[in-house]
Formats: sequence, structure tokens, C-alpha cells
Amino acid sequence: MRFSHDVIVIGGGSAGLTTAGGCGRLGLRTALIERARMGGECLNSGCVPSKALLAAAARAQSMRDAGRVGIQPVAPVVVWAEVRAHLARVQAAIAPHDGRERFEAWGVEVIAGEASFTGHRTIRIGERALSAPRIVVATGSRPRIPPIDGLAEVPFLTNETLWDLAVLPDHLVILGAGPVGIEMAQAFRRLGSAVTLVGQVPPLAREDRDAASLLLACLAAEGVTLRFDATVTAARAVTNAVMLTLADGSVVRGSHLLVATGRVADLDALDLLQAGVEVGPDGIVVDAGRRTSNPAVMALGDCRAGPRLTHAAGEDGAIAVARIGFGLRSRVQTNVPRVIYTEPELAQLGPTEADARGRHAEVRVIRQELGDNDRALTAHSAGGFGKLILVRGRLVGITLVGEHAGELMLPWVMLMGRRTSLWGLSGAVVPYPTRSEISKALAFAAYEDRLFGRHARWWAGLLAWLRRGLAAHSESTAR
Ligand SMILES: Cc1cc2nc3c(=O)[nH]c(=O)nc-3n(C[C@H](O)[C@H](O)[C@H](O)COP(=O)(O)OP(=O)(O)OC[C@H]3O[C@@H](n4cnc5c(N)ncnc54)[C@H](O)[C@@H]3O)c2cc1C
Ligand SMILES: NC(=O)c1ccc[n+]([C@@H]2O[C@H](COP(=O)([O-])OP(=O)(O)OC[C@H]3O[C@@H](n4cnc5c(N)ncnc54)[C@H](O)[C@@H]3O)[C@@H](O)[C@H]2O)c1
Repeated sequence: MRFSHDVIVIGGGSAGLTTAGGCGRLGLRTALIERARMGGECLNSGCVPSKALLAAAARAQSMRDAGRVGIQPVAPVVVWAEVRAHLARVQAAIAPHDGRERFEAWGVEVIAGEASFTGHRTIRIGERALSAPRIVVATGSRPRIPPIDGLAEVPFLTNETLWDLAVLPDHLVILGAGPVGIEMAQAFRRLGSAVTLVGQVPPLAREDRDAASLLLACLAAEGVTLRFDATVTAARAVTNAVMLTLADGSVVRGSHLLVATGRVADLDALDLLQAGVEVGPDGIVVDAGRRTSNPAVMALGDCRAGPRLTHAAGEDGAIAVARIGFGLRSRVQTNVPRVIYTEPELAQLGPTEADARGRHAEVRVIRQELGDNDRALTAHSAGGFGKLILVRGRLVGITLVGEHAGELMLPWVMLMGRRTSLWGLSGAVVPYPTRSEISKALAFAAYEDRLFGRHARWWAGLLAWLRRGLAAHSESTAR
């Protein structure tokens, strides 16, 4: 069989772009197929617009909170059309990184269209047939819409339509309190909408309990109405409003409804049966090297079972390049950090305290408060803490919650990947005052017992005794 390409990548989001860019730069004949916009979800309807919206919301909030630092607070005037223009500017600034021209300059053939399999190593896009010994599926995910009575007839929003809203919602009801629901609840509340967040018990189920409570208390303090007490049984559209009926008979009413109840892998167009690729309940089934049941096909990013995050999609792409380009059998890292970008931010790496206690009999937890961090105090943003989770002396997890907590993750990611040590971090000279000091303080606290413990005190005592003797001796010989 003569192949048209060395590698075909389906999907131009974070996973597909990383793979196609790497393979193209290695000189492989690479095709990248994208049916919609280059950049995929992250740039067009995910991370980028949501973080840009949170940035605008944080500015609005800082105007209300200015009294904390001695400046007269003012009520922000939010001009929704201008906020949308800010989102568009941010997207336009990032778009060239993901643009067709950049990839073509690396030798990638970028093809606009929808791909589907016709065999184990063959695909088609409209009338065009392509083939390659390696095919990478990176088709992402779409919103999961729960089977709630009447929901299909309600004009609800998702992350795909939220950014095109013509007006700022008077009252945004958000269904689902995962990262999307939580981030958008804070953003829209700070921009001036009334917000009701309807979720399941326990809210932020995967997160550290103390961190989740702190974050939810902050949302409530800013005026977000939290409803985690009853499931939604029905949804109805009424004149200029949307109504959710809960199992306890109560009704939540708002001007707009955002459904943020998770994701499903986007596989419908692919005809994976033709390729012999196995699909499970959470997406394409893959091993730790992101290989599917068809040895010629890899599946990366949101379309496979596993973490649905841009940096995880990027790591999948790097592994694909290592395998396809160099024949390396790399595997993905087991611990992927995640951050919820609210104020305070909630950052997690590895298991939470509760997860670790469920798995291990002996768990040691070290906690430091941001209230003890001078930089956080100077900025009046001292709410939050750091928690190390150790099992038999080995670091297995870390939770950081506080303003900019996500920015503090790098040393911990290095540490868990065994690229540095807890001991090394405990002795690092960290600029003062920075929030990074909390990382050093946490690492130092892991050794504090030993540094000031029985053996250390014995050794220091022995040295002091010897020194006293020597000093007394030299005094007496000098006289
Ligand atoms: C509101 C929101 C905020 C988020 N914020 C963050 C965040 O802050 N940090 C973070 O790490 N993650 C975040 N995420 C998750 C992140 O966006 C995704 O994990 C990431 O974009 C997935 O990348 P991907 O390449 O797997 O898929 P995608 O980016 O979805 O790309 C898949 C591409 O494949 C194309 N495609 C699909 N089928 C075909 C086909 N048959 N033929 C051709 N093309 C096809 C699609 O058009 C799409 O462009 C957020 C998600 C949402 C919804
Ligand atoms: N900061 C970030 O890194 C970030 C931000 C946004 C999204 N993301 C990623 O995007 C993906 C989607 O996020 P998401 O928040 O939509 O999904 P999610 O699966 O993380 O959370 C969905 C939430 O909806 C709730 N839910 C489901 N059905 C419900 C129902 N019928 N009624 C009430 N609640 C219901 C679930 O209990 C869950 O809490 C995730 O993989 C996430 O990791 C990441």
C-alpha cells in the first residue's frame, strides 16, 4: 500500500496541534484535518474566553473592594459589548499560535473538513481519501446535556454559545458546579448578573473538602446563590425566563440558563467501527501511551478516557510525537495538576487528603496558612492555605488555595515528577516577599520535626559542649 502521508492528525485543538506541529517540524509528511476553527475548544470556547472573562470580572471586583487598600470603592459600570470585545482581542492575540500559516510553515498540510475512517489506516474528507501508517484522533469533546424533562426545549447556553450573548444576563442560572460552573458563577456575578448555581451533593466532589468549603463560602459572600440540596427534575421556558423545578418542589428562575454538566467525547463523525477502535463510556479506550485497540491509531486529549485539560492534551501530543517521530514508548504522567481559576484559585496535584486517607492507613498532612505569608498580607488577599499530603514520608499530593495559587504549582509538579526534592525545596532561597514562600514553608515543615528533634538537639548540644571546652581551654592557655 502506498500511503499519502506519514501521519494524519484529526482535530486542530491543543492535542492535535502539538502532534502535527512536532511531526511537521521533524520532516514527516503530516496532514492536519480540522472541520471548524483552528485552536479547538481552548482558544475558541474554553480556557481562553473563560480566563479573559474572569480577568474582566476580577477588575470589576477590585473596584468594589478598593476600600481594603485605602482607595474609595466605586461601583463598576460594566459595558458588556466592551467586555466581549476584550475577549475577542485576547483570542485574536493568541490565534496566530494555533493558525494555519504557522503549521504550514512547519511543513504540515492543513486540510479544512470533517474526517471519517474508511479502514484501519485510511480516512476520507469529503471526496478526498488519505492514508498513513499512523493516524492520531484528537477530536475533543462536546457538552454533556443531562436527560432532564423539558431541557431540550429550553434555549439554554453552553460553553459553545455563552460568549456570543448579546446582553449581560440579568439572572444567570448555572446547572453543574464543576470547574466551568464555578468559574462562570464568579465571573458573571462580579460583572453584575444575579447568579444561581445548581449542583449536586457534595459540591466540588473531587476537590479537597477544606478548599471546596472556602471557595464556596467566597462565592456565597459575593452573592452567588448556591443550591446543592435537590436534583433538578424539570426545565421549562417561560416568557423571557427559564425555570428549573427541583425535587423538593422549589423552583429556580432566571433570565438565562447555562448548562455545565460535563463533557462527552466527540466521536460521532469518525465511524470508528471502520478503524477497529474501541470506545468506552468515557471516550476512546487508551493505554498509558495513548494507543488504542488499533495499533495504527492513537487517541489524544478530550476524546479519550482520562483528564480533560489543555495541558493533559498537550502532554498527550508530546507523547505522540516521541512515539511517532523517535519510536519512544513514552507514557503519560499519572499526576496531572488542575486549577480552578476563581479568586481564590484552587490548585490540586495528586490525591486530596480524603482520597489519600481512603487509600492509606498512615497519612501525614502538613498545612500552612496564606495568612502567614507576608506578600499575601501586603495585598490583603490572605485567605487560603497549602496542604502537603505525605504517605510514609513520601509526598503524594498537594492542595493550594488562595489568590494566584495556580502560579505556585511548578516546583510541586517538578517534585512529584522526581525532578527536584522536598529537601531541596525546603532549602531554596526564595525572594521575599513572594507567595512562593509558602511552598518553601510547606517543604521545610516536612523536616521541622527532624531538624529540631531529639537527634538534632543531641548533636547541637554535643557541639556546644565541645566548643565550650575548647574555648575554656584556649582562654586558660592564653592567660
Ligand atoms: C469553559 C471551559 C473552560 C476551560 N478552561 C480550561 C482551563 O482553564 N485549563 C485547562 O487546562 N483546560 C480547560 N478546559 C478544557 C480544555 O478546553 C480542553 O481540555 C482542551 O481544549 C481539549 O483539547 P483537545 O485538543 O483534546 O480538543 P479540542 O480543543 O476540542 O479540539 C478538537 C478539534 O477537533 C475538531 N474535530 C472534531 N471532530 C472532527 C472531525 N471528525 N474531523 C475534523 N475535525 C474534527 C473540532 O472541531 C476541534 O477543533 C476548559 C473547558 C471549557 C469548556
Ligand atoms: N480551570 C480548568 O482547568 C477548567 C475550567 C473549566 C473546565 N475545565 C475542564 O472542562 C471539562 C468540563 O468541565 P465541567 O465543569 O463542565 O464538567 P465536570 O464534569 O468537571 O463537572 C460537571 C458538574 O456537573 C454536575 N452535574 C452533572 N449532572 C448534573 C445535573 N443533572 N444537575 C446538577 N449538576 C449536575 C456534576 O456533579 C459535576 O459537578 C472538565 O473536564 C474540566 O476539567 C477545566
